[in-house]
Amino acid sequence: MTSPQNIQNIPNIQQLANSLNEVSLSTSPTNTFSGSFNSFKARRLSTTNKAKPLKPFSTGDFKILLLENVNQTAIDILSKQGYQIEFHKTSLGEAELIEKIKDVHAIGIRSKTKLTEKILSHAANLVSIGCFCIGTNQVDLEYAAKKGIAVFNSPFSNSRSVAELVIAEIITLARQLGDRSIELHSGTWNKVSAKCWEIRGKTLGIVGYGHIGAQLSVLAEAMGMNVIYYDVQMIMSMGTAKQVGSLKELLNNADFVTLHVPELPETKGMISTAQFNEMKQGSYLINASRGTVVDIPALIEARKSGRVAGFALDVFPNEPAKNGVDLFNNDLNAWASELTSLGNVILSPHIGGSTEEAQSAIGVEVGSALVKYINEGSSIGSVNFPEVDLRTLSQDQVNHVRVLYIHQNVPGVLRTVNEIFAEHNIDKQFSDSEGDIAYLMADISDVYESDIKKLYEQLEQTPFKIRTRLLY
Ligand SMILES: NC(=O)c1ccc[n+]([C@@H]2O[C@H](COP(=O)([O-])OP(=O)(O)OC[C@H]3O[C@@H](n4cnc5c(N)ncnc54)[C@H](O)[C@@H]3O)[C@@H](O)[C@H]2O)c1
Ligand SMILES: O=C(O)CC[C@@H](O)C(=O)O
Repeated sequence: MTSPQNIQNIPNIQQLANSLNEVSLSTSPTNTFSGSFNSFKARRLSTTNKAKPLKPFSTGDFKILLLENVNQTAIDILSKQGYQIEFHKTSLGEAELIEKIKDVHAIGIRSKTKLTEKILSHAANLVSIGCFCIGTNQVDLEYAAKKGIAVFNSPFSNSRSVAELVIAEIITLARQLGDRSIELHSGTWNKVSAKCWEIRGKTLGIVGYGHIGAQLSVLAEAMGMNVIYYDVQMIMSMGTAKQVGSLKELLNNADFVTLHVPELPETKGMISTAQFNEMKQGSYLINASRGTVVDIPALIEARKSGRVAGFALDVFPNEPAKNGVDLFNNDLNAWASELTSLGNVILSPHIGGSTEEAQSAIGVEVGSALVKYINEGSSIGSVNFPEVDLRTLSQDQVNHVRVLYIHQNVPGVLRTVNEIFAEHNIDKQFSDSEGDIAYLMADISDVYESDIKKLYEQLEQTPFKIRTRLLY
């Protein structure tokens, strides 16, 4: 249960009703419009039949659930818009999340909240998901797109923080610093130099040369390391780093191997017994990507045999949903206690991107992307949607509606939709598709309040519609 201090600005039903007091709700909440944010607006307008200028888009009805302690910068940006915000420091269990998600229009998460098909199938009103992190593997992106839910993330705001942590881990492993620190914490003075190394002149092998890998490459070279990297894409090197043709070539030549690939079907278990056997004797492994990329029992064996002289794990296959949970005393990570019995092992609780700088930048980036999508329909930066945008609507424009129409990517849609628009003037229109879904944005004018309900219903009744929103 969330304590009251963790919740900000949750409106109750009465407050919500007060915010809608311009018109009375004469229709039943379970009429044909029920279950979507826009239908709510359409229901309000359906009570008025006289032609009069439209009101500007009002954000006060919009509910956002923010989980996992997303940064204050995001809360500030979203609150400023007048949205109703419910904030929790932790993730939520499945049952509680299903209850909450039924009611909200957007949700903000980090890496722990799994938004599966099961959970999203209850999200009747949800139009957008903000992942306040880089990874989006915790969300069923395809299912979200099919439901017309746009997902946003922050592709590089924490890259530098991860790269700096990895540099720290390379030196810590090379100098067995973690072990010396643990020993001295319990009073043991153990001054050794055997098997402790400088990193200058050693070879760093980076698997996945994207935002983090490339940052790391620059930092490592600045400290005198040779850098090689393996990536499925041909990528221009930073400095004098060299791309190698295969993972095997990288493993054969690197003194330190560091993983920076996304979690994908092809990266699950990517580093297992066969790959450890290709690594140099006495080399090191660092994983700050996703826990499933490394086969941990195989890693434990590689450490015991000395093939691997030390390793650092920032990520785990099953991570607890909140702080304070004992990682080792649960049956999700059966091998976990073995990790602590091995020497020269660094374990950290998925903190690669956890710096003040990164979290604040992520809050601004994802918070702003959500506002642009909610208020204007812009899907620029979405990871599962066609990217569509039109210039910002002026508040002076009257009798003007922006139509956001997410639909199946099949022939005949534009003809049908433009027939529906025929009574009005189409000022601007843009449409794009990605896979099975397409997104059309149109600014139409000569629209009166009495037209709104009909316009909404006609679009909703088209056979290929996924979701309709009208902004005005
Ligand atoms: N520990 C943390 O706190 C933390 C923080 C941020 C990101 N991450 C993780 O790190 C991952 C990488 O982040 P990024 O920003 O550098 O991502 P990115 O998308 O910029 O780069 C990933 C690179 O991996 C490559 N790649 C994909 N599949 C590959 C494969 N099978 N073999 C080799 N290369 C492959 C891609 O071509 C790409 O160049 C994220 O997906 C996320 O899961 C962890
Ligand atoms: O902040 C988090 O929970 C996730 C950090 C990192 O793994 C990411 O994907 O950005």
